[in-house]
Amino acid sequence: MSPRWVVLGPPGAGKTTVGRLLAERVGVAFRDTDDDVVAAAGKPISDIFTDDGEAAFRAMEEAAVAEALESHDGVLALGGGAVLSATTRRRLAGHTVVFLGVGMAEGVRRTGLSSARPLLAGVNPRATFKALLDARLPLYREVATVEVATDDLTPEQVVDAVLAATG
Ligand SMILES: Nc1ncnc2c1ncn2[C@@H]1O[C@H](COP(=O)(O)OP(=O)(O)O)[C@@H](O)[C@H]1O
Ligand SMILES: O=C(O)C1=C[C@@H](OP(=O)(O)O)[C@@H](O)[C@H](O)C1
Ligand SMILES: [Mg+2]
Repeated sequence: MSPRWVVLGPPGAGKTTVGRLLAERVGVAFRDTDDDVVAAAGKPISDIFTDDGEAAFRAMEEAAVAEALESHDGVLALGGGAVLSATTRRRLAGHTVVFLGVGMAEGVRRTGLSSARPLLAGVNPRATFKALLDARLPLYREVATVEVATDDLTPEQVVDAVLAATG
């Protein structure tokens, strides 16, 4: 068993929103590894970061991705930092991997209203987002089989683009 689409990209790219819509559109199950980590830890991501640290979160995330890649056959959305793990990047080989891109301005706008992302909760979310994009763009592109820029698209249009490219 293997996901039909794995969706990744930076925070605010719409992995969760578009992944869920795509799954609804084609009638398959949706799964988000952030939810799996929260369920396994029994607490929200912000509490995992505060209580246990980012490294502990990354270890749980790596395990959640590995498990989902083996057991889920619908749409699988990853957390934005999942690709930081070289082991995860290796495990993504051979899968249909959709990279949803978003620029800094739109990414900050989309994530700005939520306090649920501890990495972006600092005093300068624009600088943090820029640093995050600089560090991760090569990693997203290393594993992606399809890339969709989402800045000027509605979630429905992103689903259309994903289906046109992979369907
Ligand atoms: N294409 C889009 N256009 C406008 N808003 C979007 C789009 N995709 C997602 N959003 C909004 O951005 C926020 C973050 O989306 P989310 O799916 O949680 O992103 P991710 O899982 O990639 O971090 C949500 O409020 C969502 O409604
Ligand atoms: O980019 C990141 O490092 C993170 C992104 C979040 O997921 P989303 O990308 O779905 O917001 C979540 O996994 C955690 O807050 C860390
Ligand atoms: Mg998400």
